[in-house]
Parts: sequence; structure tokens; C-alpha cells
Amino acid sequence: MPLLKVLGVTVYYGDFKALGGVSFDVERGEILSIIGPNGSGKTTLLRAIDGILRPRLGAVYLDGREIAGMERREIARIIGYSPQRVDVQSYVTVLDFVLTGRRPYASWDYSESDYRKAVEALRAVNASHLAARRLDQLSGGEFRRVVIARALAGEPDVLLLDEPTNDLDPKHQVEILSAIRRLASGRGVAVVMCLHDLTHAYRYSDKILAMKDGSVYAFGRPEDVMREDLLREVYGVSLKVLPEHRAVIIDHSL
Ligand SMILES: Nc1ncnc2c1ncn2[C@@H]1O[C@H](COP(=O)(O)OP(=O)(O)OP(=O)(O)O)[C@@H](O)[C@H]1O
Repeated sequence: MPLLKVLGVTVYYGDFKALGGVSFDVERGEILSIIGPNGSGKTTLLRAIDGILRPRLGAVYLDGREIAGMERREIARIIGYSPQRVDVQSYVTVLDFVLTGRRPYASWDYSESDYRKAVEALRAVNASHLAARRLDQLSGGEFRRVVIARALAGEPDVLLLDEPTNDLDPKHQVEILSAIRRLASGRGVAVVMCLHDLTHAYRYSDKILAMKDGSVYAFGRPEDVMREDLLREVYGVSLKVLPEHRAVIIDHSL
């Protein structure tokens, strides 16, 4: 049984259909990347998987159980979510913020083990040195890593990452993606991440889901989805696929 199953998920914002009948599975230890143009429904899909948005049709299953029947705290113990945008109180310290990732486990206060796990999560994203800083004293890339650390602190079985490499310099992009790969391969975490960088998607994914206008345009292994004709139809721009480098670049000549 797949750890995460998304079946016919259809989501509306008022009268606007943002997702139409989206289905796919993710097994333990797998990385699935969601690609697609702005507004194609990637973030909406992550929010539906996390149970923040309720599908009008279809369902999301975790280990065979439909999340619609699960308590918020129970979902939060299984799923760690690093959103694209986060509203935070700026005077909070990094460590206190990352600790909130332990909330699904904590009773009225955090335990020593919660603190240890928050510190470990910061170490995993190479941000231990920031623990005592206030959130408003971080650079964009530092803040991105801290948000990912909060998702890791809950030791989730399913990790949802919305644009995890945004704001990061090349070294930190490679570090974060390698850390995600290790979590999947080493700890069996099922990862679902939205990416605009198609080379990252090509290199670090087991499966790719290409979205267009709220529907699945293609789903498969990177080498099957990263095709120039397919990407042109999804993005409406010419992209060059370099299979020998597992890379995709924008063709600026057209
Ligand atoms: N709260 C909302 N109310 C109404 N429409 C929304 C809401 N959130 C998103 N949308 C619309 O739903 C569609 C899908 O948005 P979504 O954020 O899922 O796209 P995305 O693929 O993640 O885009 P991006 O790559 O720009 O982050 C867009 O047309 C967007 O304008």
C-alpha cells in the first residue's frame, strides 16, 4: 500500500476549479516533484494533501486511511509541511520557531527530547548557528532553511516542500536537496515538493507530476516527463533537455 495516495482530488475556490481529478501515489522513500507553470495548482495540491483544503471530490489517504476522518494533530504527526510563504512574529527566535514543529507531540510544554529534535532539524539544514537569532534578523535563504527545519522537527513520514530551493544560493540548494534525498533514502520519508527549477526536478526526483491548469498533464519517471515537446506544451516556452547532464535549460534563442 502506498504511504500517500491522492485519488481524484478536485478543489474549488468559490466557483473556480483550481484542481480537477488529480490522482497519484507516493511510496516510502520516494521523492515526487510537482512541476508546472504559475497558477497551475501546485500549492493548492500540497494544501489539499495536508488537509488544509478539503477536496469537493476525491480523497487523500495516508497509509490507507482517509485524512478527512483524521484529527489535525494526527495529520500533523505524519505530514511535515514547509509552505512557500509563512506569516511569523518577527521577535520569535529561530529555535522557538522550529520547536513549533514539535507541537503535535508536545503536551503543555516542550520536553528535552523536543528541544533535541529541533536542534537536530536545524543541523540538518546547516542552520545550527542561527538558533538564537530572531526571525527578522535572517536573510531570505536563512529563513527558507529554518522553515524547512520546522517541517523536519516533527520527524514526519511525509514531507511537503513548496519551492524548497527558492532564495538559496547554489551551495545551499545542493545541500538542501541532498539532505532531502538522504531523508527519503535513509529514513524512508515520502517527499512531495513543488519545483520551478527543472534541473533539480530531473536530478532529485523518482517521479515527476507535471501540472497544467489544475490537471495532471504527465506523471512518470524524470526521463519520461522531461521531454522537449511535453515541456513546451506545459510551459508554452521552448526548453532544452540535456539528458546526459540530467538538466533542462531555457532556450533563449526562440
Ligand atoms: N485562496 C484563493 N482563492 C482564490 N483563488 C486562489 C486562491 N489560492 C490560489 N488561487 C488560484 O488558484 C490557482 C492555483 O494557484 P496555486 O497557488 O495552487 O498555483 P501554483 O501552481 O502553486 O502557482 P505558483 O507557481 O505561482 O506558486 C491560481 O489561479 C490562483 O490564482
